[in-house]
Amino acid sequence: TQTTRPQRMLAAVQKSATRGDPRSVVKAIDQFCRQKEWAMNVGDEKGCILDSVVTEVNPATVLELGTYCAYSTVRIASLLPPDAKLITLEFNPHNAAIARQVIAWAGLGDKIQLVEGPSGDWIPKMKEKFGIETFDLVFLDHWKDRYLPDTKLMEECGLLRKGSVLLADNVICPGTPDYLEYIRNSPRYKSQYFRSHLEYTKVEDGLEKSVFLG
Ligand SMILES: O=C(NC/C=C/[C@H]1O[C@@H](Sc2ccncc2)[C@H](O)[C@@H]1O)c1cc([N+](=O)[O-])cc(O)c1O
Ligand SMILES: [Mg+2]
Repeated sequence: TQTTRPQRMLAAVQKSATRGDPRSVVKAIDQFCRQKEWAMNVGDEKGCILDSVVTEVNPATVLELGTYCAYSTVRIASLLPPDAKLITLEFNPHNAAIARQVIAWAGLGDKIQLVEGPSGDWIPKMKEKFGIETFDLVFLDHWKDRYLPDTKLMEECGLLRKGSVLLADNVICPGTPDYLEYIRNSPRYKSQYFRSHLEYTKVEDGLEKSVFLG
């Protein structure tokens, strides 16, 4: 029977990456996507920008919207301080099942909590279910038409504090025009665009970093 791309990506990790070595997992996925099959991971070029923002923020609490195969989940978690917690939301059970195995291979199971279901349902439950007060960093990489509604929902649920950082992937390609318009014109955010390329291609894309001003 035919395998799926996430299954083939996991096989590449299990073949080429060292158990317990998160950066080798990241490298194995990038190699697979460059040499074998394109996939919608944030990738190595935008990944370096992601690394620099994670290092600068040095977050104790991280929310990732859109796990897919956990490439960015592992990339972020590999840079977190010891007691930090990363919660990642994934809608598709098949992707979630693959992501759990990638996270396990990287040895990051105690830093990462993968939650299955739509972000819109889970964001209002973050405090009661996971004891989270506010997020220091949010990485948006799920359905592009959910960036804006979920950002407004996080504001309404009091999950952002003065200084919380939102980092959004794909603001150019595939594009998130309504999110960009809102966040760049809102007096409640200070935004900065990091120009880059769509993963594994020469097409322009970029990350938008926005600091919540309270
Ligand atoms: O479509 C893209 N990403 C959507 C990602 C979606 C991922 O998140 C959930 S959706 C969800 C919904 C609600 N809550 C949690 C997760 C899906 O099951 C998938 O695993 C995308 C597309 C391109 N591209 O070039 O076409 C490039 C990229 O970098 C991209 O991120
Ligand atoms: Mg993306």
